[in-house]
Amino acid sequence: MQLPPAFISKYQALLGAEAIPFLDSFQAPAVHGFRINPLKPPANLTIDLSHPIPTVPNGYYGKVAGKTPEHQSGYVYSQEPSAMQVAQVVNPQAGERVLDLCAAPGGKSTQLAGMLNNSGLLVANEIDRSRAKVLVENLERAGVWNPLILNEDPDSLARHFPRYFDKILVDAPCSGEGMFRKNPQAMKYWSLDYPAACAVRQRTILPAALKMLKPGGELVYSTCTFAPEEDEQIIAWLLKEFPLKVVPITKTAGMEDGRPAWANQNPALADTVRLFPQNLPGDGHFIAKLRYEPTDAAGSLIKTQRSNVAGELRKWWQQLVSTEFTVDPATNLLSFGKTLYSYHPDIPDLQQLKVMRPGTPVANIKKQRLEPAYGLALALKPQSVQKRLTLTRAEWQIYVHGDTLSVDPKLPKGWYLLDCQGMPIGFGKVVQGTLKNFFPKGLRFQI
Ligand SMILES: C[S@@+](CC[C@H](N)C(=O)[O-])C[C@H]1O[C@@H](n2cnc3c(N)ncnc32)[C@H](O)[C@@H]1O
Repeated sequence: MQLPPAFISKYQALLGAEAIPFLDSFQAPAVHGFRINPLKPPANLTIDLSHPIPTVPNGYYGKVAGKTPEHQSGYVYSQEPSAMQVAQVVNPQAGERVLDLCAAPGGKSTQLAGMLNNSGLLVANEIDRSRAKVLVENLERAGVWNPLILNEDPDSLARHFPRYFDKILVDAPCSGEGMFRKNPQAMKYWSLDYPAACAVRQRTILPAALKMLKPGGELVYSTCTFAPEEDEQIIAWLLKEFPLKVVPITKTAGMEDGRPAWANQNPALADTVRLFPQNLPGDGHFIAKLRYEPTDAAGSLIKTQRSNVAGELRKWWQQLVSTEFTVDPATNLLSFGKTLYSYHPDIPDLQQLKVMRPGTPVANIKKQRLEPAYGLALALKPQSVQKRLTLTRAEWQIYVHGDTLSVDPKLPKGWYLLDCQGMPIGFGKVVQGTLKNFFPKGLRFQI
C-alpha cells in the first residue's frame, strides 16, 4: 500500500522511532473480528469460536460469511477488533438511557444493546438517511427490543432530549486513518488539512451531544483516526470549554495513554486511550471518556409519547396475541405508517422527529387484520409463540430466497416462528401442507 507522503512525514515527526512499526503496520493484512449476539436464544452455531478476543466478551478474531443463517438471524456481527473496545468503555448499565449519536451502520449500537440486555433505552441516531436504513436493518437483525432509531442532525436532536441520557457515545465522523488498511479508498479523501476540517465538524457535534447529557452523565468520544487534531486536541478543547472531567479508562494489553504533548499538555489527556495497529491486532482507534459536571444540576421534563392504538387495531392485536402467542410480547403499542410497533414508554413525543423506527415492529397492518412482523421474529423469546417449525440449512436457503416450502400436511394452520439450528429466522404461515413465505421482499437473497 502506498501511503500519502505527507501522512508519512507527519507521523515520522510525531512518533520518531515508533513511526517505523506504525507505518509498517499498514502493509500487514487487515485484522477481522466478529461478535456473537448475547440477546439471542441458545442455538447450534456453525462458526469457529476458537480465537476469542480476551478483552471483549462475545468478541472473536476471524471472518464470518454474510449469507448464512448465523448472519441473517443476527447471531453474528462483523466488527474490526479495536472498534469493539469503544462500547466496552461506554459500559452501559441495566436500565440506563443510552444515545449512540453517530450510529450507522450500527457496530457499536448493536454491541451497546447487547450490554443493556434489553433493559433501559437505546436511541440510535444517524444523520445520513441511506446509512440510517442500514442501521435499521442491523438493529432489527440483532433483535434489539424497543430501540428508538432516528435520522436527525445533532442540534435538532438536542431540542428533543434535554439532559435526558445517562450515557452518550459520539463515534465521530473523522479522517479515518485507521481505515486505510481495510479500505485504501479512504486515502483518496486524505490531505494534510483534512484532519483539521474533520475537527471543525466534531466541534459542532459535541456541544449538541452535551445538551442531551444528564448532570453526572458520561460522554464517550471515539474516532478511527490517529490525527491529534481530532483526538487529544478535541478533548483538550472540550475540557476548556465545558464542565467536563476525564474519566480514566482502564488500559489492557496494547492500549496506550493519550498524548498530552500532542495537544495542550493537559496531563488528564493521558487517561484517554490510543489503540495503535503496531501494538495490537486491530486497525486502531482513539477513545476518551468524560463526565459532565455542570453547576446547575436541573434536569428537564419532556412530554412522552402516548400510545395511539385503540379500538379495532387494538382488538386485532389482541386477537393475534390470543391465537399465536403465549404472552403479549408488546410493551406499549404505537401505530406508525403501516406497522404496529412496541415502544419504550420513556421516549419523547415523536411528532417533530425524523423517526426511522419508534421501537420493535410487532405487526404489519393489513386490511382488517394483522400479520406478525419480521422484526418481532428476530427479537422475541421463542417460547412466547405457540407454534414453531425448524428448517434445515437447505430449506433456509429456499426461505431467504422468498419461495414457499412443502411441510407436513397434518401441521395445524397458522403462524409459525421458523428457526434453523435453533436460530429464529422469521415467520411463515402454514396452510394445508404449504409454508407461505413472509421473509421481507427487500431482504431476499440467493446463495
Ligand atoms: C464513524 S461513523 C459511525 C460508525 C458507527 N458508530 C458504528 O460503529 O457502526 C460516523 C457516522 O457519523 C455520521 N455523521 C457525518 N456527519 C455527521 C454530523 N455532522 N453529525 C452527526 N453525525 C454525522 C456519518 O454519516 C457516519 O455514519
